[in-house]
Amino acid sequence: MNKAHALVVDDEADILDLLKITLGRMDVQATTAMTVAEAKTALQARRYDLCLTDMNLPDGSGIDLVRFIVERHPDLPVAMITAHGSMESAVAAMKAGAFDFVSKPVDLQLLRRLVGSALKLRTHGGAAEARTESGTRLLGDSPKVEEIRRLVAKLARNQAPVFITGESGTGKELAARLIHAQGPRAEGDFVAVNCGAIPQELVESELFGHKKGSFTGAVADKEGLFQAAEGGTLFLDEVADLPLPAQVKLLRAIQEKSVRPVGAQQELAVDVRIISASHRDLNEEVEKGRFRQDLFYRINVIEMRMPALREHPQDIPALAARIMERIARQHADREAMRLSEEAVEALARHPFPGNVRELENVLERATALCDGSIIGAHDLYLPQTEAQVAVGSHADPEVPLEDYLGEIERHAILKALDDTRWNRTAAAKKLGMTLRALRYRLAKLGIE
Ligand SMILES: Nc1ncnc2c1ncn2[C@@H]1O[C@H](COP(=O)(O)OP(=O)(O)OP(=O)(O)O)[C@@H](O)[C@H]1O
Repeated sequence: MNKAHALVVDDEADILDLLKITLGRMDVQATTAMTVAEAKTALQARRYDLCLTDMNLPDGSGIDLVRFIVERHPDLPVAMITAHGSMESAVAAMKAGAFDFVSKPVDLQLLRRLVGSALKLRTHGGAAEARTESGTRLLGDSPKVEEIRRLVAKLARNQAPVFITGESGTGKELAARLIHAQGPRAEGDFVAVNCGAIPQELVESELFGHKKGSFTGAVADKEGLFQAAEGGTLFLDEVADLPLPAQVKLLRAIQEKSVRPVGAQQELAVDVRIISASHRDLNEEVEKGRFRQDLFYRINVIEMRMPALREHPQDIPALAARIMERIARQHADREAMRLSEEAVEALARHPFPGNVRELENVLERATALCDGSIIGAHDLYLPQTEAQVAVGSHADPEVPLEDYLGEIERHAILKALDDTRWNRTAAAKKLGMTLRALRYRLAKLGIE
């Protein structure tokens, strides 16, 4: 590959020299410009692999230059050099399309990493469709999924914090994994943490690590998840569940790109991309005082909304087919099963409040319970809505009352199990019966 070439834009000659020398040490050649106009002329003259621009230039703002580059040279990664502590301009630059920022005085280690990430984009440019480490792709051909696919490819090319919203089971974590896998951080780790699952008193130590003896039970130094994600991506799932004190520390970590382990004197620089997600409305959490507005502003630089499955029902048949293929691969010892036409139609009509995860659960359950090799609509045990049950088989005088009641019971039980992710104790509680009674009914209805 040819030697990389950067365009560096700053109105201070000293800074230009420093950046030129640093880039030179990284084997990157640099062309310099001191104004927006000079930068535009330089951009016409040749191709660059990276642009670094200051925020305040004599004839305009660095943001204008970012917009110009995004429009005219969309493949050129551009990073903003911001004044110290000016997170607002960093956020504004990333919203305008900058792939990252570095604040003054420029920390050379951070600059090296930033340049390294930008140059890796050269090798990742135009990569084939993203797959996670385990080979999962984003499935679906509907315009909604196509849009997500485009956004994933775009976000993979920059370092801005992304906040993913969407109902449970819509693929928020999958999208985060794809952004990681398709970008220059793919060689680093993707570390996922469910913020709601960490006991409140351990959140800081989990995220930032701790020193031996910093609290009872800290018997050795422990690395935090930030350090574990060094060079990669940290996925903060259910970020709305972070307690307020941890939110303050997270804010600092994002702002300063460094963390301080519990009980440590020194801060450690960390190079981690943050992707967060929540099924809750964070605006509402901010209004209610449960989530810090300043943190929301920083993690939500780019927002991505995963559509509910009922918004793109046309993808259900293809998704179902791929999930069936995956199940068949997992049970290679068994005869492959397929869905009947009626089953596919029933799936396409179902509203799927639990989204793609519910579709996976329905198909896994049907494969486990169905005796033959063709799964019929009745083998899916799709939980009916109350309205459907009310006007359902009851209207048919040929159906014995006991069977009719059995069907209602089956639907109620399967729905409670689905709602509780098959946690029987929780399902029994939801149904207002004892666990023993639930077990008895499961056996009677042949669900187990
Ligand atoms: N478009 C899609 N193509 C393929 N698989 C998908 C798609 N959307 C979701 N899935 C699958 O659905 C399951 C649920 O997805 P995921 O865990 O990413 O959802 P989530 O929104 O993070 O859920 P939660 O909010 O409950 O954590 C996963 O197995 C994922 O691979």
